[in-house]
Amino acid sequence: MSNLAGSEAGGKAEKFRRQAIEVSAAQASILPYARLLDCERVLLAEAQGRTLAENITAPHPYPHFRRSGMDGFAIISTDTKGCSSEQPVELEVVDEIPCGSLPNVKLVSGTAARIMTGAKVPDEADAVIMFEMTKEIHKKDANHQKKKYIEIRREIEVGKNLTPVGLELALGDLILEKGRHIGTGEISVLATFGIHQVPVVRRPRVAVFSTGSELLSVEEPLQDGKIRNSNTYMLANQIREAGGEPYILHAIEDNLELARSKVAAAFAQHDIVVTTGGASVGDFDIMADLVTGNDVQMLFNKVQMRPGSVTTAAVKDGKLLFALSGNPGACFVGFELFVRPAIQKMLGSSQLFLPEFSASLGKAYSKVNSFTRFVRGRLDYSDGRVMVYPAQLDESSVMITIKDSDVLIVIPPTTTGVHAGEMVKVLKLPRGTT
Ligand SMILES: Nc1nc2c(c(=O)[nH]1)N[C@H]1C(S)=C(S)[C@@H](COP(=O)(O)OP(=O)(O)OC[C@H]3O[C@@H](n4cnc5c(N)ncnc54)[C@H](O)[C@@H]3O)O[C@H]1N2
Ligand code: MOO
Ligand SMILES: [Mg+2]
Repeated sequence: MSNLAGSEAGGKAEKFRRQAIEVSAAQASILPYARLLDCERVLLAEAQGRTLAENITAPHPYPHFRRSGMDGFAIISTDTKGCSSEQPVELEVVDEIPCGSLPNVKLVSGTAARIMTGAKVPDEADAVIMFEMTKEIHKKDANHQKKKYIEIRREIEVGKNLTPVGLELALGDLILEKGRHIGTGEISVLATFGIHQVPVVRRPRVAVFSTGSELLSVEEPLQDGKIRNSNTYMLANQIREAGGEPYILHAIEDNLELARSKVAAAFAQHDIVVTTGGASVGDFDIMADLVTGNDVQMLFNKVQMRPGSVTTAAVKDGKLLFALSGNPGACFVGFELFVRPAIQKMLGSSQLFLPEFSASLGKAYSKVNSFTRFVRGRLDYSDGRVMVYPAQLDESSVMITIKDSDVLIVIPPTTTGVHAGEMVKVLKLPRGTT
């Protein structure tokens, strides 16, 4: 059997004639095929990390009753007008309102209700005075009945320690827009409004497999000339971080027909297929041929970037196929720049791309290149400003520094490199978010 079993007649020459397109053009070419998925309902406790499928409006004002902000006494503020240490005022305590209970007694001038933080304030009261600012007095009235009073020695203004209805939200206010990622604050809002079945977008099912005759499964002992398949697991994690549901398929050897049938089978059950390896121009790099088959429309097979210049994308049966580089660094970057936005778009997310900001370069970066570089970097916040340090090893083939990277530093094509202290654009990596 020929050593070149992976390539097809005429396919190899094609492989060398690649047109490198800009990153933004490559990203734009993908998005039309990333269509919004349908809505499903999940329990609130399982909504973390999902994307909202519907706008959520406030079904009631929040808070929906006037509540006390302190443990103290609900009073009618005019009763304290003109009072001072020399001229204290005494109010009779006529009610006791724990949290969760309603007032029992109608307050009139000269009376007060003992009230706890978070309890409903009687309608007649317009202020709460905290315990510490009062003195409790027990004495008998004219009928020799034991009575409780409080002594107040300063004026209390209207509204003191009282949270009005709707302070945070009015009835019908838009609270959470569809497309929003559900995190801690969103969960709190949903719980507050009793939304226990949360409308979320179905997660895209993303099949992932590696190609490469050198690959061992992670359980296998090492063999000379072979390596363990780390990319599949790295990608599965990236898929999860991006909001997709990864389906790990067995790696295959470098064989075009095998890869074709594997991709076809994967599309029968999944929304996206991601492969890694065989994306370049080597004798056994089969993906270039795979994406030029009859039933596949290639979107691009070279991008003006490093690492990941060989990143390839195609459409089959209306679904996206990403053939990422086998080199771990290029595979990682290829995912973040191209697969992530596709997943995010299918989720209806408002943030398709990695968030961007600027930071000062902590150390000169001297590599020059005609393509934009996406260099792994670590943020440093000491001295009160954000500095970013490029990883010591940032070659496409290097795996080890991925774990230490917070951002990708964007180094535009340059002939001089970038000096320390210059401001650079950085793309924030997810680092374990779900
Ligand atoms: N003559 C040329 N050679 C290369 C070019 C080129 O333009 N002309 N491009 C280089 C660039 S850039 C990259 S990036 C790599 C891309 O390689 P492939 O996508 O074809 O990937 P492989 O050849 O299959 O493997 C490359 C490298 O990665 C290791 N690998 C593969 N799969 C995995 C995996 N699942 N887990 C961990 N590591 C994996 C593999 O063993 C190789 O070491 O091509 C350059 N060459
Ligand atoms: O695709 Mo390669 O990673 O540019 O080095
Ligand atoms: Mg190769």
